[in-house]
Order: sequence, then C-alpha cells, then structure tokens
Amino acid sequence: MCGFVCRLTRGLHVVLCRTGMLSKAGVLRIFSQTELGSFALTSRFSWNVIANTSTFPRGFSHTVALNTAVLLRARRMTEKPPAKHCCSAGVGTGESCASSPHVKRVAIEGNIAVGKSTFARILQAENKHWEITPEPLSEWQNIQTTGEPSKKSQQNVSNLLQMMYQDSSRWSYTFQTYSCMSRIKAQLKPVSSRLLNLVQPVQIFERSVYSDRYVFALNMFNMGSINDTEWAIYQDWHTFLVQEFGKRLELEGIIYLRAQPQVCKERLSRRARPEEKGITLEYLETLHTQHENWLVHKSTQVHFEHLRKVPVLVLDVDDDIQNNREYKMQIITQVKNYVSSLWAS
Ligand SMILES: Nc1ncnc2c1ncn2[C@@H]1O[C@H](COP(=O)(O)OP(=O)(O)O)[C@@H](O)[C@H]1O
Ligand SMILES: Nc1nc2c(ncn2[C@H]2C[C@H](O)[C@@H](COP(=O)(O)O)O2)c(=O)[nH]1
Repeated sequence: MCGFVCRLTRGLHVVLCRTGMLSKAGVLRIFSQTELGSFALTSRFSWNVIANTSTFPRGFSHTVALNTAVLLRARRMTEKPPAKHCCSAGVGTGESCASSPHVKRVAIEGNIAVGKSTFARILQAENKHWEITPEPLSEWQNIQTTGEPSKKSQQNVSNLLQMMYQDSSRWSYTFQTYSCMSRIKAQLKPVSSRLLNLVQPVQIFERSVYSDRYVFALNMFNMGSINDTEWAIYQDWHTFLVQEFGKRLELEGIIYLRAQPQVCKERLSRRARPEEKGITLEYLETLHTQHENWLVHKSTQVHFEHLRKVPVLVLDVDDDIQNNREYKMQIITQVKNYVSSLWAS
C-alpha cells in the first residue's frame, strides 16, 4: 500500500496516498461530501500535529476518496507556520487542536452578583475533576499603561471597569473589546496536565465569549452605550474570531445561575465592590432579560450553529446556597447529573 496512516481524531485512521515532492509543513483539510455533491470543510489539521511531516510531498496536492464518502485533500500551505504546540496555536489553526476531546467545557453564566464565583468555588471543592477558570476581572481593573510620554518609564494603571461604569458611552465599546479578548485567552488556555490525567475532567469557565456578546455587548447597544458603528464593528470581529478559533472556543455545556434581579442587587450591595456602587436595579433587570432571552426563551439571534445546540442547565439560586447544606447538595447533584449527561451524549 502506498502512503501513510495518520491518526486524525479518536478512532479515525486515514490512509494518504502520495504523489509529488517533499514538504515540511502544511495543512490537511477534511471535506465531507454534501447531498449536492459539493464538499464542505469539516476539519483542518496542521501536518506537524498529526504526523512526521518530513516525509510529506512538496507541493502536495492530492485527493483521496474514502469509502465513507469522506474526501481527503491535503494542500501545501506555507503562509502560516504551524504551531509548535497545538494548544498554543494561532488563529486559523483552531481545528488542529479541537481542544482535548476527553475534556468537557462548561460555562457558568448569570447576572452580576448572582453568585457565580461562590458557586464555582463550591464546585471546585466538591469535585477534583472540575477545574475553574475565573472571569479575568482583575485584568480589567488593572491595565498597565505607559502614562504621559514625558514619564515614559513610569507605569500607570487604568481601571477599565470603573471607567466603563463612570462614562459608559465613552468606554463601553473599549470595555467589550478588552473583556472579549481576555475571555478568548481564558478559553484558549491549555488544559492543565493535572486535569488531563483525570477521568471525565471538566473545565468550567466563569462566563464566556458568548455572554460577552449576547448579554453584555447587546445590552450596551440596546441602552445606547455602544453606537451603531461600534456594534457593527464588534459583531464583525466577534464572528470572525469565534469562527477562526473554531472548536477551541466551543462549549459542551452552559450552567445558567438565575436569581431575581432584586436578589442580585442585595448581593451586589453586600459585596460592595467600589466600581459597582452606581449599578441600579434597572440595569440588573435588563441583564436578567438578556440572559433569559438567550438561554431560556432562545429568542436572541445567535450566529454560531454549535451554540444553539449547547444544553443549558438552569439553576434557580434565589435561596442562600452557602448556609443551607441540603439545598447546596441538591444543586450539586443537579450539576453532577447534568455533567454525566454531557459525557453520555
Ligand atoms: N446563593 C447565595 N446566597 C446568598 N448569598 C450569596 C449566594 N451566592 C453568592 N452570595 C454572596 O453574594 C455576593 C456575590 O457573589 P459572587 O459569587 O461574587 O457573585 P458573582 O461572581 O456572580 O458576581 C457575595 O457576597 C457572596 O457571598
Ligand atoms: N459592560 C460589561 N460589564 C461586564 C462584562 N462582564 C462583566 N462585567 C462587569 C459586571 C460586574 O460589574 C463585573 C464582574 O462581573 P461579575 O458578575 O462576575 O461580578 O464586571 C461585560 O462583558 N460587559
């Protein structure tokens, strides 16, 4: 038999017949045949991730029809060097990593001060197979700037969270660019080796690139804090980046923590974060509505096919989870059952 056996995904072995000359790097694309006879790109892998590429042909351009109506085509692509480590790969190589297939990724979503961080800590303590990635709040509160040109060496710190609450029309768009970028980085962070060695590991993110758009940015736009032009630009780059990073930003599950806005207001006041002292009940109500529209009524227009299919676990957390052991165990059981269902699917 001519060619190589490449393990592309779990359980899928592909025989590549070769023609042509040698190449060191490239991208392998898998196309599925559609009913109309055309081919849709389903996966893309950096060659150096799947095999020793020194044996691949230069200028390789070849098509192999497999008996499962899957067409394989490999093409030399030298513009973008393949990443050294699949999980730190750049834009455009997203599918090469497809994250770790045996780690489930779940986001905790919910209104401000509903109790996401508290809940995340409870989950972390409950199950060592669940690892939490907190929301990058401190990054938003501590942006290193160089200050005035005359004081170049002096480092200043900007608190973008505070700036956004103090002058929302000036800073909301800037805030969403930064919050979204930091969420992308958080979601792309490689899975820890500790987690990778566990059975049925789960990566839990506090919020996601999706609530950034379908809750906050949309809300800011509806409130007039983000104008038409900013909204168009935000949506353009958001769609582009989410599509480019592909599977690496996808979630397998969403846990929606829900409480009445009034309850969130009370918890917010108790927490007393200085930047948030101007937050009104009305603002929390609009955010509540955005969550409900996106995750419960499904009336928000979402732009990513996979996101529409993500199963959502809704947990009502109006009651005190911290000081009521029975209630806490009941909620944890719901999460365990939900996570088990993700593994079963
Ligand atoms: N279920 C709950 N019942 C009562 N208080 C809670 C509950 N969950 C969180 N809190 C309290 O509410 C405040 C906000 O919680 P936090 O976890 O910081 O919210 P979030 O991360 O959603 O902004 C904290 O003071 C926390 O102790
Ligand atoms: N305008 C936006 N504000 C956001 C966004 N994500 C979080 N936030 C604010 C809300 C809180 O004041 C603070 C932290 O949120 P918690 O709910 O975790 O306490 O940051 C956003 O995308 N846009």
